Amino acid sequence: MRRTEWVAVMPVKRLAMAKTRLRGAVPAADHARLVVAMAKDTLTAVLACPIVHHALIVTDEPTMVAAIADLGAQHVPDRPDTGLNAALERGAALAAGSPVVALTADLPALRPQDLAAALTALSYHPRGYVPDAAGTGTAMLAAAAGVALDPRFGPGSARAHAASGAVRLDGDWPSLRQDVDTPADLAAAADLGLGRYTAEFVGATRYGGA
Ligand SMILES: Nc1nc2c(ncn2[C@@H]2O[C@H](COP(=O)(O)OP(=O)(O)OP(=O)(O)O)[C@@H](O)[C@H]2O)c(=O)[nH]1
Ligand SMILES: C=C(OP(=O)(O)O)C(=O)O
Repeated sequence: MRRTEWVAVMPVKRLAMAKTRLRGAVPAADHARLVVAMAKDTLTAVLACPIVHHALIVTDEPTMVAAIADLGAQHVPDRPDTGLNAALERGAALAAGSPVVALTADLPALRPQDLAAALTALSYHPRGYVPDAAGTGTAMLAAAAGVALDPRFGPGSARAHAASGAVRLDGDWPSLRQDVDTPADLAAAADLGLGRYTAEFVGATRYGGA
């Protein structure tokens, strides 16, 4: 079965509370701009993926709401204090009937072809995940139409997704795996090649990560 109509779901936390492990990569006053730039690059790459039909961004962050509309994605209001997996469930419920891919909003080097290749690798499985570069987290979780997404993101999520029956997908998709949690991750993403928004931010501010 070919699955060419993926719906992407991406959660974005309120900026004031976001990316605490990344604090210090840039001065505090610029932290939110960096987090938004990374989310915009992730979303831009997701929307450029030829087998993604549309993207749902689950957030309560006002700054992101404007960016989501500009980039051509759909905003889904979050429910305060329910957390990342509840936000993903909310988006997935709206996409019921389509294959769903969940991604974190911290993949600023993501290339559409890496996402397409990973989704294509999933074709013969009902549900699968791609571990992040560290191997402990999850860069992508995807489920076929009619299959519950059952997201278990959070610390140690790669193991949690495997334990829940999701198939681990291995492939040469470095831009998909490179999430940015720390200043060192930002430097690694810069080595792979940052998307336009994060690259512009880094260029304008001359922050290059660790
Ligand atoms: N909507 C929503 N998104 C969330 C929530 N918590 C995390 N996220 C998003 O989920 C993705 C992965 O989250 P983390 O990498 O753990 O981000 P974080 O919690 O901002 O980072 P740390 O503070 O460093 O742990 C990012 O896109 C976050 O914006 C939440 O409660 N609601
Ligand atoms: C929430 C997760 O992301 P991160 O590694 O960015 O904390 C996860 O990997 O499950």
